[in-house]
Amino acid sequence: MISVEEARAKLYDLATPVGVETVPLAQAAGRILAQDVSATRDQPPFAASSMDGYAVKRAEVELHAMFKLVGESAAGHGFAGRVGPGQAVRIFTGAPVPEGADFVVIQEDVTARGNLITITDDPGDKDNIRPAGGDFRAGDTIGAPRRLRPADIALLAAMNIPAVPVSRRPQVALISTGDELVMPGGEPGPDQIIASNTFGLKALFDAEGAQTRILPIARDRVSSLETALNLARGADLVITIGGASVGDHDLVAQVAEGLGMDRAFYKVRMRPGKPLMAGHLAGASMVGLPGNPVSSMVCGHIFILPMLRRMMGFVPADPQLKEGQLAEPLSANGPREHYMRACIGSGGLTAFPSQDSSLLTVLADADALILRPPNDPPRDAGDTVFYLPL
Ligand SMILES: Nc1nc2c(c(=O)[nH]1)N[C@H]1C(S)=C(S)[C@@H](COP(=O)(O)OP(=O)(O)OC[C@H]3O[C@@H](n4cnc5c(N)ncnc54)[C@H](O)[C@@H]3O)O[C@H]1N2
Ligand code: MOO
Repeated sequence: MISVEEARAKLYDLATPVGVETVPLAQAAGRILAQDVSATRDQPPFAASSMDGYAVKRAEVELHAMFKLVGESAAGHGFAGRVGPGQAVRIFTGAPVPEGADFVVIQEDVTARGNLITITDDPGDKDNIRPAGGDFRAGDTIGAPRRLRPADIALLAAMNIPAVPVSRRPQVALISTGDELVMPGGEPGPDQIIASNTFGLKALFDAEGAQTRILPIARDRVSSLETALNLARGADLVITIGGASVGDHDLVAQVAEGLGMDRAFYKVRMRPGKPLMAGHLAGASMVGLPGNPVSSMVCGHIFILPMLRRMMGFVPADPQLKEGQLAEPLSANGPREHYMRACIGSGGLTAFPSQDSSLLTVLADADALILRPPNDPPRDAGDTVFYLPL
């Protein structure tokens, strides 16, 4: 058995970068920027008014000063002339500040009569002008890799970048294995249960940026598993669920090896998730996850999401652990790294009393996994621990 860290290093070796594709800006939200992109213009491209008012010379601004209106500058339609001494140009928010002016008096501080304006309230010192290039300049860069948030999309649009180089979405094929499984909506026989892991894992991987296909359930027969693994061809990452342990019907390793899988490791010193297996199969990475529902989801967080991040260009890609205080004591940990389902309250972290790896209700209630190192001694309330927010 290897440690979690060793397993993750081996999985990173299997995680081949997926390459780059260009997508229209409107489809780039949530994708991973794959190459640095640079602004092709300044924003704003000219000194712009930040308020509705009158553009004048700052040196002439004082209470009761009068100006003659000589024109108008609106957003999209600037004033072509120059503001001379004693002159003002009517100006609106976002409009170019005309040449000769370096101050905008807001209209609330002005009384206008015909083509004359008088400053009737103290306009203060603020010039109400946004300098050219005050937001960004041509050549300013957004660095890759970066998950594009809505604000990034707006910035890319303002930079006049209509198509964006992003990492291709890793193609993941998910295969549930077991005679006991029926798809949600199916009609389970008396000894059967519903295949839940594939659906939870698809949601987890797709939210990270993958494109996940759920393949038909493979039965506990060599031919059925071979068929499923053949259907997975073309995927970047093939993931099987269940059939990874030591039981007579746990056939995944045997069948995958028969199809030429080159195994990188089997079994990790962790709980849940011990019977994890990984290797290369027909040009793809393959990971065999344990069947217990919580085990497969925890392995998804601890191993598969980091792999996907690596495939999309993120280094480092490890799970981002946080530090927190225990609200309640914990007994000593055994020899395996333990990822305990827990909830975060105002008093700190509380582990759920049952940590059985079949309990999806507990996982659904949890918003953290407390990480216990191997052989961690008993812990008191108030002790600091590492945890992964869920
Ligand atoms: N003698 C031993 N028995 C077991 C060991 C061991 O070391 N020695 N390890 C245990 C651990 S830890 C785990 S985890 C499980 C993992 O076993 P498998 O990966 O072979 O998984 P299965 O036996 O196929 O299934 C386990 C459990 O999960 C249910 N399952 C499977 N797939 C799904 C799915 N897609 N959706 C919902 N539920 C699923 C399955 O029905 C079983 O109840 O082995 C222990 N045993
Ligand atoms: O490792 Mo198993 O995943 O403990 O339930």
